[in-house]
Formats: sequence, C-alpha cells, structure tokens
Amino acid sequence: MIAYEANFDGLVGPTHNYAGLSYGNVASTSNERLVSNPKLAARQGLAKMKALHDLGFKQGVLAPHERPDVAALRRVGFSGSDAEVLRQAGEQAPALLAACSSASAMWTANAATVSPSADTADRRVHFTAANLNNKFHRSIEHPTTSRILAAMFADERHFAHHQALPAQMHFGDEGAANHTRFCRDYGEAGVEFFVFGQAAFDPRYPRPTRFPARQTLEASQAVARLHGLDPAGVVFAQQAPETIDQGVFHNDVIAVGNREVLFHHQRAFLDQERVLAELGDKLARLGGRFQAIEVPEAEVTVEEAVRSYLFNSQLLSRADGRMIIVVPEECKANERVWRYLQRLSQSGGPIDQVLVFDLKQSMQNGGGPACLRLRVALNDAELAAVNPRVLMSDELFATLNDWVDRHYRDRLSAADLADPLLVEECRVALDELTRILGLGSVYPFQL
Ligand SMILES: NCCC[C@H](NC(=O)CCC(=O)O)C(=O)O
Repeated sequence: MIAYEANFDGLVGPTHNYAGLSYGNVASTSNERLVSNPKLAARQGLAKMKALHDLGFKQGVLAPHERPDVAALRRVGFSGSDAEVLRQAGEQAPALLAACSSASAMWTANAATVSPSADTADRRVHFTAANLNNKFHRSIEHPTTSRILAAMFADERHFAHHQALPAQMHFGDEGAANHTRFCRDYGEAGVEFFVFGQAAFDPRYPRPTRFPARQTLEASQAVARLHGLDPAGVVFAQQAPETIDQGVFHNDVIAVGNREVLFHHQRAFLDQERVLAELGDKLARLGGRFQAIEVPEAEVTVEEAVRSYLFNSQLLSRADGRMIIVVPEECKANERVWRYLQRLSQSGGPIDQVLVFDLKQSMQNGGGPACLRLRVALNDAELAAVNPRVLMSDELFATLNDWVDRHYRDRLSAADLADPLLVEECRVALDELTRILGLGSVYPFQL
C-alpha cells in the first residue's frame, strides 16, 4: 500500500501576539511586547502550506483555539460577564491575561505525538495529545487539541486517540517536537526516536541548570507504551543539557529526521555516538540504512543554530527519493548558516534542494517551519479516512485567506488583549472556521 507523510500545519490564530511567555525560548523572551501582526502571521503560514501542497506533498490544516480563554480566567477567580472578566484580568493580572490569550496552538509540532499504524500493535494510527505542562499558556491547549484531532481523524477503525498524560512535571510532554521516526518507507515499520530533556524520577541523569527541560523520559516512555510500540523499534535519548541552557528548548531546534536521514548538530544528544549507533542498528534490523548528517560546532555553533533555526527545518522526500530542506529566512540572514546550506545541497548527499520561507511573525516567538507542522504518516486507506475538509487545496487556500482577511487584525499589542471586541471577533471567526473545516463543535463557546 502506498503511504505518505502528511503535514498538518497550525493555522495562526487571531490573537497571535508577543508576550514573552516561554522562559528558555530566547526568541519569545527577547521579543516580549513587540506589536504583532496576526493577519500577516496567518498569511505567512498559509503560504508555506500552499507551496508544499503545490509541490505535491500532502498538506492539512489544524485549526487555532478560542482565545482569550475566558473559561481559564474564570477558573482562577475572575468573574462577571466575559467583558468584565477580561477587564479585571487586564487590570489585575495582565501576565495571566496574556497567557490566556496566546495563539501558541499554532505550533502543532507540540500538539501531539503520532505513531503511524505500521509501528503500533493494533495497526491503527495513535495520537497522544501533549499536556505541555511546562508553560501555563500551553498547558491549556490539550482539551481543545484533542477535540480538533478527533474531528479530523474520527474513524476508529484507523485512528486511536489518547488523552494527555497526567498534568504534572514528572510527565511533562511536548509532543512531536521531541519525536522523530526513521523508516525505509512511510508505510513500513520504523524506529521511533524519543528525545527527552530530563528524567523526573531518576536523579542520576544530568539536568540543565539555567532553563527548564520540558520533556521527561517518563512521558516519552508512557507515550511509547500507550501507542503499543515494539521496544525493538524504539530509541530513547537525552538531549545534551547544556544546549537546553543555550536555548534549545525542544529537540526540533537541534535535529530533524526523515526516512533514513537524521540531520543534527554535533552537540545535540548526550552520549551521541551510542545514540547514533543504536538508531543505525535498530533501523538495520528493519532493512533500513540509517544516515546521520552531523553539523560540526566549528561550522555552525549551537547559538547560530538557535538564532537561525537551521534544524527547525522540514526534510521532505521528493518522488525521486532526494530531499528538500525547508528553512526560515533567518537561515539566509546568517552567512555561515547559509554557506553551510549551499555546501550541503551540493554535496551529493540526500538533501539537494533548499526552500526558504518568510515566517518571521512565528519565528519571533521561537516557532520555525518544523514547529508549525504535525507530521502524520498515513497509508492510502487512512488518508481516505481523514476529514477531507482539512486537506489543503486551491479552494481551501483561497477560502482561508479570505477568511483571514475578513476577521484578523493587522496589529495587536498587550493592551488590546483586554478589548471585549477581540474575544467576540475571535468567536465569530472560529464559528465560521469550524464550518469551513467541517469540524463540528470543538470550542468552549460552542459546547
Ligand atoms: N515549537 C515552538 C514553540 C514556540 C512556543 N512559543 C511561545 O509559546 C511564545 C509565546 C509568547 O511568548 O508570546 C513555545 O515556547 O512553546
């Protein structure tokens, strides 16, 4: 059976803003209070989706969330009408209002971890929504994420959904940003690679000292169990703690994999040689030939990788078997990174084409091309079972751009978040969006 890697990109929500919410994510904290442009942000994201669709890749859309999350504000004691809740929160706890207004669900690499049916015991595609427990503004995403995923992948014969792990630091789970899969072909059994930042129950593992390690070993192991993965096809590895302290808050800021290829930095993993050897052995047992492309510190430093998001790229397999690397414009702005990419694409290796996108609105919050997409490997029958309304097409692209133009502001600052009109605008927009994407009722205001 033919199989594909489909990418489901987050459609940027109408409240996209810069609130400095993610300690440990350098872009987020350094761009706090910048005035955002939600309309441009959404258009930049849509342009990437359309370009990849036009190149023949399977591309889908994941809907944004209802924000400001008035229910979350009520839960922490604000009361009265919605307008009253927003006014009080804006006056008494502006940081809380900002957290409850973030459009962070746009980074769908953190929505869930997905295991394709070729790897799972019951031969269904398994999804575990990520609890995103490390940051309050992200910890409120998973209930809506779960409803949206269930509306997109509804057929229980093909799709299994697990609720997010216990909402506690021991099970901190950031989803697919710390998960990569290696395989010969998308439809064949593969090796699932889980990268964690700390072991919560075992003090023998080292930890970063400055910034938080968001993903735990225990969370990764729980997801592997829930998905029914064969241990022979699973590798757990620890991210080098000192890189977390340099701003590598997810593994997808320092490594990206596709099929038999891992593109990574010299300092990505603890015990790197052993990790690469285990990946090679396990893939070889499945008939694959693992190939690691390691970028030395001498050519691109960790700091340059964090600033340019070289590794927050997408590796996409063309029909001829070679790969395209999709990078943000920030890679072009860094001379050494850009030179490295030229050499890489001319080296005769598996990656021979570079595609550059302007994703500046998302990048300023630390979200690059890879953060914006959730990968779901699907065979023909499974793809046919996906809600067809969420799959990119010329019509959907036009419809969504028009929808963005009618509903989004082109300027949003911290002060605007308390504006009672904003929440109304968002609800009107999202109500229309659920009809466009055929999602049914998924938002708190619709339930
Ligand atoms: N995978 C990329 C995730 C980026 C995301 N940034 C944010 O939430 C920043 C939001 C703000 O600061 O306004 C995060 O750190 O989880």
